[in-house]
Amino acid sequence: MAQSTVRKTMTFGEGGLAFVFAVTTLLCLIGAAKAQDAPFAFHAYLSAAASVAAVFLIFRGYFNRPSVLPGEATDDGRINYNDGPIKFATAAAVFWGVAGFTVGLYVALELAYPWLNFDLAFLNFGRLRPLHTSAVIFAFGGNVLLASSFYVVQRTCRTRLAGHMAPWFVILGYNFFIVIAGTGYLLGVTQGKEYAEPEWYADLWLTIVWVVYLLVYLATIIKRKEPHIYVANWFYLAFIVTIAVLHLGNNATLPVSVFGSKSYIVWSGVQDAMFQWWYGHNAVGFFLTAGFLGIMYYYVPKQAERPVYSYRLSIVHFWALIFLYIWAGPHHLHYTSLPDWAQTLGMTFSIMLWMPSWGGMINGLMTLSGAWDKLRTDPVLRMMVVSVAFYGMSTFEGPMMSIKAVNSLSHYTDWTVGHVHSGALGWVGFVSFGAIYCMVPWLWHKKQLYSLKAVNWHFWLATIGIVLYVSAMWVSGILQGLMWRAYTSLGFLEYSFIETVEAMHPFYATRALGGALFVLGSLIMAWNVWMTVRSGEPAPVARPALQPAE
Ligand code: HEM
Ligand code: HEM
Ligand SMILES: [Cu+2]
Repeated sequence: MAQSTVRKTMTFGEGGLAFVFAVTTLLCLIGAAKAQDAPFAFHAYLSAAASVAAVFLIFRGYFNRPSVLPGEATDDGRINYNDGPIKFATAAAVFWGVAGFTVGLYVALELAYPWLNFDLAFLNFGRLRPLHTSAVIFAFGGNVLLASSFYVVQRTCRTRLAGHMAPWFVILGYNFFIVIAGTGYLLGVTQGKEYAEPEWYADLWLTIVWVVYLLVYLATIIKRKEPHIYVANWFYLAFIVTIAVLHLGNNATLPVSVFGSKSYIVWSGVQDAMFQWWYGHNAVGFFLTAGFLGIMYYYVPKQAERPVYSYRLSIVHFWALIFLYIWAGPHHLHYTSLPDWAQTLGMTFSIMLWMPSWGGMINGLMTLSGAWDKLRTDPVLRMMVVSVAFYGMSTFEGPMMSIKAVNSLSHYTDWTVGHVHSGALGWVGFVSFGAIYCMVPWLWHKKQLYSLKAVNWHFWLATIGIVLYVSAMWVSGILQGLMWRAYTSLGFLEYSFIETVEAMHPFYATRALGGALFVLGSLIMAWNVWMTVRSGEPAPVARPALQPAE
């Protein structure tokens, strides 16, 4: 039957998902009624409210959309990229970034001035610290990765993101996970595993979201119009797949009650420790490294308008990196009850890891060959290049710290914290800022950022902040390590523990100052992004395509 106009009907996905969320609302209300503890009840109510909101959003989306779902091409024949979810994740990244850095500053101040916990449970260092680490890694870093991966996969595959509602489900579902995790920490809900603190119900929800993320990503790659799968997608895929495996392995818990927040891990003793650091180390390798290398491989060549320095190197260091990272976890467990051979294995693989890491750094830096002059004029590019330099530095420091003799000094000290933040602030932070500064004008169709001068300010404030932070921790860490192992001539420990804590004070104050500069820089970024979206000059329609690899 030929029809000139298509009747508007709900898709199976829209109807089905609305139904699922309606049922979820009911289940959450039952959960709230039968809750064994107050935080569980709170999270159940929150989930019920979110489910109602989801049903509402699905219906609103249905009523507002045209009867035909958005297709592969726009009316004027260009690719109809799906940028809505990306815009949301980009804005969320800026928001969570500022929030997470501010909490970091607060915990830094608490270490220098302990009275700042005001004797309030939710302001306690023990609760705010995981709030900080999760906010910066998973909320800030995670949203940058979601936004950039969805941006990059569409552009490099020359096709629209797969799925009608699935990309929105991934972005909103992920951010809801963050809210559950963060509020849980403040209320004292934690399974006590570093970087995997959220309890079993948050973990289950994240699993569903993550599987959908993988499916959207794969389906987009499968329907690509470009024969070649650009290297950035390989890194993003390694990130998505490995995080899924890590998450399942390290969160194999049994809840005490399905109506309570507490659970216990099925692993025990040193096996649990090994699982934890297999997870923890590879969270660094695949969340904080592989995903952000995906960013580097798209945004650096794009902003420098140069092809990747060596495409062959990118493939070689990709496979070497993912193969070596997986084995290096035991360097977090030196001199523990973990068998000695496993510790040595972890150390050996960590040292080998230096090479593929520097392969990535060389490829990132050398992509600028022939365009070095742009560093003078383009502060966004400068930010990304400095991030790659920090990546090189922390991946030299890491292998060095994994050597058992070095680790016997550095372990448990602030040296580790310094290493973490040269990677986290310098590499993850700066490459993320670079990606955000690139993407905001592209997504909102603006000619350029509102203020390059502000980017310059952000760059310098944050750089000075990092230098203060990291150098304070180096001095403090080595001092701490040496004080702990100093003996008197009679064989007694030279210093009591409290004396070592007192010695840290000036360095903790310096670190907090560095952190404050970093926060200030991120506020400037938030303002600049806001002004760009609100008032920037619109861009001309066409943009130059990415140059093919050599
Ligand atoms: C204003 C910026 C920041 C400040 C002031 C700050 C401060 C801190 C402080 C005080 C700690 C606790 C250290 C301890 O327990 O002794 C910490 C831990 C940590 N932070 Fe940050 N941070 C900042 C930004 C970031 C960013 C951007 C990331 C990641 C992308 C990050 C990742 C971490 C991690 C992974 C830890 C745990 C370190 C460990 O266990 O060794 N931080 N931070
Ligand atoms: C070749 C690369 C790397 C190697 C071999 C390496 C090695 C190490 C070693 C040996 C430790 C100290 C373990 C301990 O004594 O407890 C450590 C801690 C850490 N590193 Fe790295 N690192 C590398 C790169 C990075 C990068 C690029 C980042 C961040 C983006 C990073 C983030 C961390 C974190 C968060 C910790 C602290 C874990 C904790 O105790 O909470 N690492 N790393
Ligand atoms: Cu590690």
